[in-house]
Amino acid sequence: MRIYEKAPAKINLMLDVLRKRPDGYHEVEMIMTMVDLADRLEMSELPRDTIIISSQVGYIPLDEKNLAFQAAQLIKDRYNVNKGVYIHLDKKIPVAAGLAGGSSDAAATLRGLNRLWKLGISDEELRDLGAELGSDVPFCVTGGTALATGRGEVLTPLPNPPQCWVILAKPPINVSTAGVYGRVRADRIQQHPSAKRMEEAIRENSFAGVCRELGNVLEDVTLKLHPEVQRLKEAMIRLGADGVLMSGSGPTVFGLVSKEAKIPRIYNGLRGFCKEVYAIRLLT
Ligand SMILES: C[C@@](CO)(OP(=O)(O)O)[C@H](O)COP(=O)(O)OP(=O)(O)OC[C@H]1O[C@@H](n2ccc(N)nc2=O)[C@H](O)[C@@H]1O
Ligand SMILES: Nc1ncnc2c1ncn2[C@@H]1O[C@H](COP(=O)(O)OP(=O)(O)O)[C@@H](O)[C@H]1O
Repeated sequence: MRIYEKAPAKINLMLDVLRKRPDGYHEVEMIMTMVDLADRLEMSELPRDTIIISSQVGYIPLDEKNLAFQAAQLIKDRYNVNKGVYIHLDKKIPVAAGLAGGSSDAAATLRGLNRLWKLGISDEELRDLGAELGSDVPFCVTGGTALATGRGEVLTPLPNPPQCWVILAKPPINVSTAGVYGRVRADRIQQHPSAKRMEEAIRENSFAGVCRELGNVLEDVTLKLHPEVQRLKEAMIRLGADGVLMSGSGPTVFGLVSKEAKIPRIYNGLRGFCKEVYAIRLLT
């Protein structure tokens, strides 16, 4: 049997860091939503009890460092599955970009293997398994739009934001999530974005409100380390995006745009100095 799963990318509409926890993680408040840019996973049974990962790209690990491998191993161990699986990752989401590509692959693997091996695991259990793999994995298990608290694994579903265009631009630099969190001084954050006001804007279906309430305290760290991310933000604003923010720990910058007619100018303008640019829709 062969099954397929889509693993979409996420963006953070707001991200606040409240404090550092004794376990080394940070207590956060984030509102996340999915965008229509996805990896595609193909999973099929193997005659031997082993996990094999392949991908069309050469720049991700294919061994036990791959989050899809870890997800398959976890589900096999926890549910005593003595079967093998071959997982092909058709990567479309830029890697180490702040778009949760690896987390979404892990979540898609959990969903897919639950189906392939007919394990009957509930969504809640899948999210709990996901939390063992990474803070963003539980959100990626169910997707949609959600308020994420705790270290990101405590989820409250929200309605989807008003539909719009999303321009993603990923500069060619590597940002480490742990490195960015490690530089945050929660007690020194000047301006905290408001989860409450972003939630209100979403519930009112107000595109202007969503753009107004965009905010990410991790920008302070990543923009200082990589001034080109700041320049990318400025270019996107200048080219006419309605709201602009860095996603997660970066370095991807996203722009929300309501009018389709604006897209070619923004897309072409950014392509002038950034190779990886995508014009997509929210996944609503
Ligand atoms: C910043 C965010 C925003 O959505 O996404 P990305 O930029 O990675 O996409 C997430 O909080 C990233 O989640 P994820 O990438 O799953 O992180 P994890 O693997 O759990 O943790 C990686 C490292 O980041 C730090 N970390 C992560 C989450 C958190 N709430 N506090 C932390 O301090 C820890 O140092 C941890 O060792
Ligand atoms: N399935 C996967 N897809 C992409 N990257 C992966 C995967 N599994 C492990 N990784 C590793 O995870 C790291 C973070 O990748 P990714 O999840 O794309 O970033 P982010 O958390 O910033 O969105 C990369 O350094 C990559 O080598």
